[in-house]
Amino acid sequence: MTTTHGFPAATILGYPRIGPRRELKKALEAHWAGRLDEDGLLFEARKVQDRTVRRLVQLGLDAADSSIPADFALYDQVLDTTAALGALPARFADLAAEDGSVGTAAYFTLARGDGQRPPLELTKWFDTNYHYLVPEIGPETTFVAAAHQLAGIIRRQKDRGAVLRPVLVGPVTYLLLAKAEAGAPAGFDPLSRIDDAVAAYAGILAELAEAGAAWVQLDEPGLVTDRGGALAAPGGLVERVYRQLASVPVAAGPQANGRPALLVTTGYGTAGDPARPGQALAVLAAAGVEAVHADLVRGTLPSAEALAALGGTRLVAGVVDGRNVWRNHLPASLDALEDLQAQSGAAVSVGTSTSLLHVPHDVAAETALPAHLPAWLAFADQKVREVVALSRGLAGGRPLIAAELRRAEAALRHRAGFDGVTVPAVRTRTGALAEEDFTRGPADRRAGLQQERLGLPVLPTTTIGSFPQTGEVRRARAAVRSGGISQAEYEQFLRAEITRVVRLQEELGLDVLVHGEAERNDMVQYFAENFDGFAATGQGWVQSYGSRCTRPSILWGDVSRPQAFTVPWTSFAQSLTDRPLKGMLTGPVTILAWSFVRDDQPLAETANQVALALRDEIADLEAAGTAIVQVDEPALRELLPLRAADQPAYLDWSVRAFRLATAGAAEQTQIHTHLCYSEFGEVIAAIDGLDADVTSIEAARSRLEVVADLAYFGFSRGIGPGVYDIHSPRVPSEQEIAGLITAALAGIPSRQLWINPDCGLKTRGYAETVDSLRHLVAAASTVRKAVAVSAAGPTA
Ligand code: MET
Ligand SMILES: [Zn+2]
Repeated sequence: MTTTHGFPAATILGYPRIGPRRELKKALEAHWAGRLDEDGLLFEARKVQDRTVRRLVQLGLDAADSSIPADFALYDQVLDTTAALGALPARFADLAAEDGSVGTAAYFTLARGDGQRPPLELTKWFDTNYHYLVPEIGPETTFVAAAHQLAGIIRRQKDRGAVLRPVLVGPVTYLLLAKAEAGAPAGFDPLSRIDDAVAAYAGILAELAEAGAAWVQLDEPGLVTDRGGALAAPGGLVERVYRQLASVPVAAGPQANGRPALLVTTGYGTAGDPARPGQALAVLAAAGVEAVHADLVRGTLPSAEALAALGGTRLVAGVVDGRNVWRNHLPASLDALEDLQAQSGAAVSVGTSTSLLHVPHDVAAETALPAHLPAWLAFADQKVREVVALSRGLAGGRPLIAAELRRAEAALRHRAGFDGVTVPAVRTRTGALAEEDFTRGPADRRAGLQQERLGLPVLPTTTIGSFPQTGEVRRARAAVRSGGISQAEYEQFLRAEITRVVRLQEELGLDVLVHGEAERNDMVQYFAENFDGFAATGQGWVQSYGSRCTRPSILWGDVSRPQAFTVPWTSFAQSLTDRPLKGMLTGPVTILAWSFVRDDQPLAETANQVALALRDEIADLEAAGTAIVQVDEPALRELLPLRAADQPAYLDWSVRAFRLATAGAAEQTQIHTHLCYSEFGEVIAAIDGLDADVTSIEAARSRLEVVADLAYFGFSRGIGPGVYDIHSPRVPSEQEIAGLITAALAGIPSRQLWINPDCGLKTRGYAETVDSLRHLVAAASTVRKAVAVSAAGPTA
């Protein structure tokens, strides 16, 4: 069926790397802890790889036709590309071997630092909750062709009878995702190094061909952003780059001279100009690329004109969602595929919209989901089956997959008609929302009333919510889950923990206290467990970065809150102290961002439902006497659409959802919010639009750069730029914190300024936390005195 470089009819862009039982995570952590040597780690990693290949073959992909991607990053796929290019920042230059390549130990040093040198920075990958390691590129960065690890994998698999398709981040996206290396001249743009990078990629392609790869996948999701999209216009940089890479002839056969055939993928949106869908694909085709991929879930269907322009280039149609867990509507997908094939005349293959990295392994591993749910879901393994079925249907006609089509149709029909999916009482409430449900009284009047009630000093001190989650806390939670201790014993334990945390904060002299969040395993899952409409998985882990995984809940139905659940803990904590204590909630946008969310209605409707559930909880907190409620929205920026044109609509519904959650609060109730990212400037107007009385943000690591943005914007309500970096065990001194507070006062009037850490203290140990908070309180009190003196005017 395939010529020398025929592309398989079914493929996926990538598969979860961490292993169905998190085998790779465990091996990595054992290696870093010194319990497993490098050979042991690589042995375990190969076991995961072999298992993946076996599993994908079982699920219907062919081991010998390049349909299985080799995307087995030990830590991160962008770091893999950095390693293959040997593109090390100067501070790590000594890590390169003689030929410029990067070995395993060096690879982890880049990812994790070595005590002396900070690691590469972690940043979110497009609009997902996956984090990649940011390349640092300067005018002097060397680019070599050193994909030895990847070539080794291809060779080894080939010996085992499998021809895999190696995956790299493509050159344009790689440089778009990079930042200028420290010390580069002002305005230096990593993309200016494209020619050197492309020369190295050409070498890598040759190395991979020699190792036996017939196809290579170059991921270019950068083309779905505004900046990358512009580069994909006809005659632009993308065309030039790929013309150059494609100018080497494809190797005539295994191990012959030449390059592998090229598949360029464009997940996470529409590549190129969104007003000309498919044009970027035609540009790649014209440049000589053998196969192009389009994300048909988030992206727009290519126009007929663009399809016609593909000529003989293979189109991989990403119709199966790589980012969500819902079963595909196979009949509708097949319709779309048949249309594409008819219009393009080119050969169409079936694929996923993105790598399956973002979803768990296998629905079949779930034993405790509500009975109705499994049939509606598709995790990675089910998605592979969907891709395979669609490709058979496309090639052989519908009758060939009649049973699959029927089952998909039936499952979706069952889902659409299922009781909890549409709950009339919830719909009536969201349907009746009026403008006043989103608005509170004027902020300055609120501030006056709140100050009267709370009587806080200037520069009030507080924390963000969680206190260190000790082994004891985690053990108690595990014990109640497994039945080792009773619910009553567990609650007793939590009350003791809360008492300890409240006493500690009083002793430290903090002004606004918290209960410490010991009852929460995770700030989203805890809410999912207490709301109707959500389900938790048992094995649904997805990689967040490196060995870190999260287990998102599944939001499948209309959301409501059956009963108050944070109130007992908050009121118990408040009963222990005369100081004000904040109720702690997670905001609607963050709950959506960190869950798998139903795809059958606009996010805005789902967000409003979650907001109303939170609003009910706030009302109950108020009724129980709570004077301050914090609603965390750390993910507000994460969901920000990649295209500027799509951002206003998102910011509108997300901000409105937060306001809906909080606007029921009395004017005397102080609403706080917390956001932890430092690139604040971009969304500052939206954060202002949240209309919270007090906003805490991450700032310590960037040495309070945000203060200038705030001052420039004229932010007028309470604001707490973090003065203690909780991402590191380092204890900041009192002087250092006082310095940061003074710096903040240069841009923020003292009556608005709050003193707090960057984020929650959950991941920290007690020793460093107590010392740091002691310094924070002391620094606040010192600066407070200076402020009081200057407010009193010059003394004689
Ligand atoms: C990621 S933001 C975390 C906020 C939460 N209240 C905490 O302190 O842990
Ligand atoms: Zn935070």
